[in-house]
Amino acid sequence: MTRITGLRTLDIRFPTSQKLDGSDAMNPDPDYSAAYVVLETDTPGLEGHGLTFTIGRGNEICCRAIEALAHNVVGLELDWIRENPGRFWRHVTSDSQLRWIGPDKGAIHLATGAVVNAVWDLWGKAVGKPVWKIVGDMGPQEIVRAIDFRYITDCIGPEEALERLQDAATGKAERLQRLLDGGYPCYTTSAGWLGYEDDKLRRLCRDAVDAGFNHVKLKVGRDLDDDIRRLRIAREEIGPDRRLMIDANQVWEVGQAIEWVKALAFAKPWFIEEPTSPDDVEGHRTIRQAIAPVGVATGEMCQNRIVFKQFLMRGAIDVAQIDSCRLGGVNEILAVMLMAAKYDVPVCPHAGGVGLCEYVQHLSMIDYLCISGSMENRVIEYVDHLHEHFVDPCIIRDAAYMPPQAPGFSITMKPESLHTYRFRG
Ligand SMILES: C[C@H](O)[C@@H](O)CC(=O)C(=O)O
Ligand SMILES: [Mg+2]
Repeated sequence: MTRITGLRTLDIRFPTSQKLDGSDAMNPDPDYSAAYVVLETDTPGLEGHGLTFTIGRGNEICCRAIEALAHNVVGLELDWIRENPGRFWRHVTSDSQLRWIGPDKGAIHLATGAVVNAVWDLWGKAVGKPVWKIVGDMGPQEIVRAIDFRYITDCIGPEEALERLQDAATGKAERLQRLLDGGYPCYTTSAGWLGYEDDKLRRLCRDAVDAGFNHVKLKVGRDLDDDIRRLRIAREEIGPDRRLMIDANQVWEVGQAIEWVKALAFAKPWFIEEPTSPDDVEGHRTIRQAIAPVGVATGEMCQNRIVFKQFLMRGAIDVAQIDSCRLGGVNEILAVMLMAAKYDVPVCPHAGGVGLCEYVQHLSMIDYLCISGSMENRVIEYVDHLHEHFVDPCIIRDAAYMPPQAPGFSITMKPESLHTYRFRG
């Protein structure tokens, strides 16, 4: 029997802004950072690790928020969590005083993502399985038990979820084999950061093609002439048939988004990502109607299942981009993936950050095995930064994430990296 006995946080920051890695129209100088949490246990050598992603300043706020959640997890037995993971999630998110500084949003929810995912990491390490396989091996009823349906029963409740999961269970063994053989397809954003010079953009697009990528994403939204030139370069390099996606990171008003995307339509983007405020469901819907056949994607800053519910039920998006720790960890993500499957909206997780590639590979594999049962129009984001700091980094082969084999959530950082990049003020 394992009990969680302690929680500690580390403020980890990488100076990615020095080379403008990760830069976009809204975030010109991100320092990829992790509010990192370690759950200690009474089982020798067993710890759960997790993180929530930020881009620098404010990381310390997430560390304090994680610490504020400590009393909700320290003392819990892992068996109690495993018996009813949805009850555990409700317990962590229902502290009445902390809830006041959410609920389900902001720093306290980012902290929830870190803590909940650290518990899943602990669970994986305790039973010797990667997280995707823990859920992949669950039956429909067990998956339903992992979800808190609070505030989404008007979209999907436990009974309908069970029926959908039972239907989706057909063919799981074949899908598992396909996953093990060929992995899960991904796209790259590494070429397209806004701060990169044209020569670098061209070289990295060429590298992406050579590496087998069929999807490339570019940042847009600072200057229209620059965007037109950059998209031309990208199209020259990737050719007419590979998919090109564009991401504005929320810089536009609704009307401006429509005009700007129409001016870029010559490059035939698959979708525009985050054209406007991440909370603006109606705005996304208006944009989507105006710019078709270019699609609309969002989600990396969609703060909870309730907002996702509205994007999906209102027909405001073509692609749902879940974020592993913007949402409150695996449990809430299961709820969002179920709703997306109901509305036949593909889930293409966000991974532009540190540790996000490591996390989200598990989530798409769960989606494929247990929920949507499909890889059609689904690709996971990949960015080629900072993987060397992880004990079990993601492995990309022929532009696909290969299923992680090590127990846990692939999120444990090397002790030397934690030491070197610890923020010291
Ligand atoms: C600041 C981050 O790098 C952001 O640009 C990531 C992002 O929007 C994405 O990966 O998509
Ligand atoms: Mg984005």
